[in-house]
Amino acid sequence: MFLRNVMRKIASQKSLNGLAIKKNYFGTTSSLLDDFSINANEKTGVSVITMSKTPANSLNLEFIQELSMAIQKLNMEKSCRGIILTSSLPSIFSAGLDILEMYQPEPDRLEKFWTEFQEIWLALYSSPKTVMSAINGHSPAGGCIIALATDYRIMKPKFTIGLNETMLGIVAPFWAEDSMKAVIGQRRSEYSLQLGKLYTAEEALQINLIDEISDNPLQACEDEMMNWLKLPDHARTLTKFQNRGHIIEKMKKGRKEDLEKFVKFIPREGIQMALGTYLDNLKSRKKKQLKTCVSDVELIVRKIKYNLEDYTKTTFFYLGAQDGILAENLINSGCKKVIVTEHKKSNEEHLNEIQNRFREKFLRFTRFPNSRIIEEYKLDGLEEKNWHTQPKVAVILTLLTNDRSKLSLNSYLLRKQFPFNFGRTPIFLLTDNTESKVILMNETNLQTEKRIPSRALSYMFLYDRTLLAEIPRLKPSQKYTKLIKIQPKSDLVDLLYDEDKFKEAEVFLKHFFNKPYERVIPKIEKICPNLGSELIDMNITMLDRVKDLDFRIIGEIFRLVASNDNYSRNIIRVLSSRHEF
Ligand SMILES: CCCCCCCCCCCC/C=C/CC(=O)SCCNC(=O)CCNC(=O)[C@H](O)C(C)(C)COP(=O)(O)OP(=O)(O)OC[C@H]1O[C@@H](n2cnc3c(N)ncnc32)[C@H](O)[C@@H]1OP(=O)(O)O
Repeated sequence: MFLRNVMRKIASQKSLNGLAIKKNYFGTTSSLLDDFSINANEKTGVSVITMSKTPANSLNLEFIQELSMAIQKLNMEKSCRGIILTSSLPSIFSAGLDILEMYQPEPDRLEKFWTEFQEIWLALYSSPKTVMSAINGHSPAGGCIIALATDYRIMKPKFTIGLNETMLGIVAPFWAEDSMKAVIGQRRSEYSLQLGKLYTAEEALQINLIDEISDNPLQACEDEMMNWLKLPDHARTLTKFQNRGHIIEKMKKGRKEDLEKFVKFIPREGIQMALGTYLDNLKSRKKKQLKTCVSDVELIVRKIKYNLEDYTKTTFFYLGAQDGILAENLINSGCKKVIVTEHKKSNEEHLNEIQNRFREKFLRFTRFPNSRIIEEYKLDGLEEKNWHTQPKVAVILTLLTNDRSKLSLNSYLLRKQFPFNFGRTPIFLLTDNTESKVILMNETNLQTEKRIPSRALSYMFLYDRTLLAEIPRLKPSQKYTKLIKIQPKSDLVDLLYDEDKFKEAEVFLKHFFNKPYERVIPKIEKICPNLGSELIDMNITMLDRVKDLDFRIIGEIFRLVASNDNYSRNIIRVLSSRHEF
């Protein structure tokens, strides 16, 4: 029965041929997301898929979807006889599933994610083509699952491979287990899976988890592929299905139940804790100097960090659940990358519609399902259709968490992660978390911790005023004014609202202008406790009230606080050019 289906599939592929793949099939094409490229060789009939999703080729929903679509197309392309999977990253083939997809997941997305992963596995494991993996770097978990779904594996020495899921407190799916058993045998699989073993290439070769070791796995795969392609395709394909048929059938029968288990299992508290700890360890392995906590903030930062690399493109990060009009406007105005956070089901449809409509214009359309929106922070003004006047780059970060205990907003980390100094970038940091513990750090690693009152972080609007002048609708809205007036809890707000205090500060600032930073902050704090650290943390926090203030004073504050800080110096420079102080 299965073989009959296969034969039918092969026959139907002939008629689909040409429809499935664009005419320009040969040559190099890039994925929509630029996360992989395909090089199709007309002479050999071999297509090389090179994954290049920094930093680790971790498989998130969009990456899997794109990759899967490409493989399915190649599967149907008659002129393609072989596929080689490899990576352009120097030391990672694939780090497996993107753990962030499973950590604090959004149910709908989690379901889609796993469905797509099942799909790509099927596309690979039941591919009629000869499929090989040139494993030129680490290949744990999902990376290994992908490699196991191919017909031949050649790996670079020293790197590691294996199904290490149990190390993360999760369980490899039954179909991955089956594919491992088929390659290395029942006993070895059971042992490897239970212990979450990662093998070096040398060890992996000994247990047949890989077929060869080579310093140049891609070249070696290309050479080996020629041997495979000497045989008639139909005989080889049918033999492959005779061997794999039962595993594929079992997977197809069990995939619904597998999906149900996955979506039920992953959100469990214990699993989430294990994943959180694993992520923590991944980070601390890098021995980063910064004291960081895993939080939504950090995860968002990590997720978007890599999208900031290309400053030449208009970038807009829109994190928040609005109705998408903003995204639409941005795209119309030439925006090249859009990142959307979404959690509201009601908006899903609209966003999908936008995504489809502007598909080619999107380089990235990523959703961060863990964010929450707080209605009152809706940036009403941004819906204006006057985006032709808008800046090249705009960043809006909505840093929200629903886990108060965990949130730690490390401004130093944020500053390190974001190239704040690229030109005229308004950066809004909005958050609504109550009683957050904020870790403040300055450049000299001086660290203070303090509890900030509810909504105080909403004051952390950091923007370049010159830009605001150009975008009327970006000017601080009434809403902000209202918020700030209602809750002027921060010392800085107090200062800015209290003329007397402000005058006093002015005298101080003038007096201490150009004095060493360490000497100045304590003095400022005498006038206004915590002001120093607030300023440091916010890298100069401006409130909407700023428009009413004397820029000279603000400038002085900048200068004082920024004695060692490039970004602030930058702001000062911009401010100085606009306002004489
Ligand atoms: C009781 C009922 C049971 C019912 C069962 C239900 C069924 C449930 C099924 C569940 C199945 C789930 C299957 C999961 C398969 C997976 O793939 S899980 C993912 C596992 N992946 C890993 O463990 C790999 C983790 N990464 C690493 O070990 C290393 O990164 C590396 C060895 C791959 C490379 O090391 P190195 O070169 O030193 O790079 P790093 O600095 O570590 O990484 C760079 C960068 O990438 C981030 N990163 C790495 N891996 C991932 C990942 N998988 N996801 C997301 N992000 C990743 C890493 O944190 C670094 O980021 P920063 O630079 O620090 O920002």
